[in-house]
Amino acid sequence: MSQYTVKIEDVSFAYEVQPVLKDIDLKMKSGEFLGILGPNGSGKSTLVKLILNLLKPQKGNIEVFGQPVQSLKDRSSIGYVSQKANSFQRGFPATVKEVVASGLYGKLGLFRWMKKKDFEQVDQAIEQVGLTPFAKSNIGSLSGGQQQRAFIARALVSKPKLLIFDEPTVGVDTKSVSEFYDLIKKLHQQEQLTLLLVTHDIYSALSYVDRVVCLNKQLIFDGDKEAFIRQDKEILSRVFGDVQGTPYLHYR
Ligand SMILES: Nc1ncnc2c1ncn2[C@@H]1O[C@H](COP(=O)(O)OP(=O)(O)OP(=O)(O)O)[C@@H](O)[C@H]1O
Repeated sequence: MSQYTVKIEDVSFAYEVQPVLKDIDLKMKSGEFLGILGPNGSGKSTLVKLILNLLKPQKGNIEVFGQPVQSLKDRSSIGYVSQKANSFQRGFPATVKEVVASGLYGKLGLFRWMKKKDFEQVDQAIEQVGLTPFAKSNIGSLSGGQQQRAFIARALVSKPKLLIFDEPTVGVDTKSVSEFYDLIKKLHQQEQLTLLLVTHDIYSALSYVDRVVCLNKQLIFDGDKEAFIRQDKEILSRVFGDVQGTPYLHYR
């Protein structure tokens, strides 16, 4: 068994002609919490899609849990929470429980196929994110932060070993941002999950992550958070261009 949960070697990817990712090497050890930072269009979501095997690189190899990602049999070992996990319209016809259960079957409305063990897993995932009192509530009636928790439960229900978040704090109020990170910290400790978090807002994440990777089509920085903090201004100016006046330094 590989010591790496994710191993990306010499990966390049282009949707059309221009490369979106170039010569990426990135390894994540089991249990690590990695934050990936980069500006709009820097290839962060593309990298996540490559790890999820939703896209195929033109060059290089990707392994997840020691297997080539394209031959990974048990996709349920990767949990994914997308950017839009907190924007359900009021009246969307599904309860929290149904949304979470869809993490087991990939579809809504399959309650009738569920076994006792599946119902228990759904209840447990809802409990883990603190939404038990809202299990039967309509997802659209919840706040953005609560909806996000429901989607974290949906990602957790299949008991993944790797959990990936793509911009989880976009459009979420400040209180919910800190609640989100507290929840993630708890899950990281309790479930020994390997966590990959894509974010614009590295300073909200810094006290939680172990390691920071900065991306702008190529890897600009990869190091532990202490190394990032020691040279953050230089790194950010390399990643974002001139950072004076950007929001990224205001969190300090
Ligand atoms: N399906 C697609 N077809 C063509 N180009 C795409 C496609 N998806 C993304 N791109 C382009 O690839 C580049 C990288 O996009 P990607 O979404 O990976 O960046 P990102 O760092 O996640 O950005 P953001 O922070 O805005 O989500 C961008 O220039 C984007 O316009």
